[in-house]
Amino acid sequence: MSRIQLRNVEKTFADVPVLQNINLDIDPGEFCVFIGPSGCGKSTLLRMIAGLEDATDGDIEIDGVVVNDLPPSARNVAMVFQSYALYPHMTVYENMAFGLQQQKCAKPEIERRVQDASRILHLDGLLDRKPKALSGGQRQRVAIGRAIVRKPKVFLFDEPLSNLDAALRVATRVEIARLHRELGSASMVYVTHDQVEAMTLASKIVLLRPDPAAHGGQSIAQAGHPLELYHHPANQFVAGFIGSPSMNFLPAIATTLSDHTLEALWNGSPCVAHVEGSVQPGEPVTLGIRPEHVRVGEGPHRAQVTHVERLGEHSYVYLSVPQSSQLPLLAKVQDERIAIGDTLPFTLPPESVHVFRRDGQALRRSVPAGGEADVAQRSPQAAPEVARRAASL
Ligand SMILES: Nc1ncnc2c1ncn2[C@@H]1O[C@H](COP(=O)(O)OP(=O)(O)OP(=O)(O)O)[C@@H](O)[C@H]1O
Repeated sequence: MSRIQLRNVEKTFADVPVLQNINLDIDPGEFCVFIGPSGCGKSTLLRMIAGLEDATDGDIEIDGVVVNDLPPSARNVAMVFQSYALYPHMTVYENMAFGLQQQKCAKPEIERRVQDASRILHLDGLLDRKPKALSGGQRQRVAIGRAIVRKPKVFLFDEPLSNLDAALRVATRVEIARLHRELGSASMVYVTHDQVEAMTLASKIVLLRPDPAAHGGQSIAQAGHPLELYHHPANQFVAGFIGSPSMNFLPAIATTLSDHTLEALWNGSPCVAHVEGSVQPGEPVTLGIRPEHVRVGEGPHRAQVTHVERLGEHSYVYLSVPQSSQLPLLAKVQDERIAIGDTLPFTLPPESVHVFRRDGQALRRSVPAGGEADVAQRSPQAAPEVARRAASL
């Protein structure tokens, strides 16, 4: 079991700040996923934990030991790359055994560990094949196998599924979740672009974003359980990033805030949200509502349908509000009869409305017990060069 702690970690490349003020605890056995917009430093952060990049400042600790100056091979971590990084001239068995041979592990022990890993990853029948005779998913399982045999304290995954097609991604995602359960004690840190991967695999999501206070670098927008970020985004950036399609944002003016209830005027119509905090009457705020929470078919607001996307199981309807220059409101509906040109009533349920102040910070939602915002609280808790480096991990 390993605890990873990042203390005031910073990274600059040739004087260009990439990451700043990174403070993070990854608990033993945790599945921690880094997400964020392209170029925000997810891979750089992972590579610093691996020891493949130096931190410009701050401390990286594994189990209480500062590892900044330790080489990758001394950190007891194993990394799985997007590119698989397998040796093409070696068999599956040899690829998995290579790192252990380098460590001068005894032959029977190597045999036992490779057999164990291949059983876990369903690679038993493929041990004599070369990588070119494997599918993308099988190659990635070999790359994971090479990590498992080393029995590391920490697994680091850098977008391991992004070279796979959609069906294989889903299957391999389920395999990785199973692996995490089976390996129980190992901590996993995982970089992805894919929100579904992040939401389904993570016990903790770390969302990175450009930070105006960090002079061009990125910092952590929010770290927490996936459902905490979904139900209680700390700010408008997190609210807009987590959830697909994105949350609708509606400019409004606060009128009153008392007894955990904010009233605001949006487009001249009163709206209510259950939130706590301080907002002055007359203050501009942004209301947020997810497409899946807009209730179409009843309510005080009316809008015209300008576009419909039918996905079979549900549809997305674009609602244009009269006399409003705002973007259409997106609503997720089950009703297949809704058509372009229809005028529909709709409600923004107070327990589902988020409120953001002008600086983007969210007011804490105060949903009655059993409301949807309470769910989070109830939840527990290659190139040969790359191959060479991967083998040393
Ligand atoms: N070796 C390097 N030298 C200079 N700049 C670098 C180097 N490696 C990364 N960068 C820059 O650091 C920033 C963060 O890169 P990084 O690959 O960590 O982002 P990312 O969030 O993983 O991106 P993506 O989602 O597109 O894979 C980018 O602007 C990138 O161009």
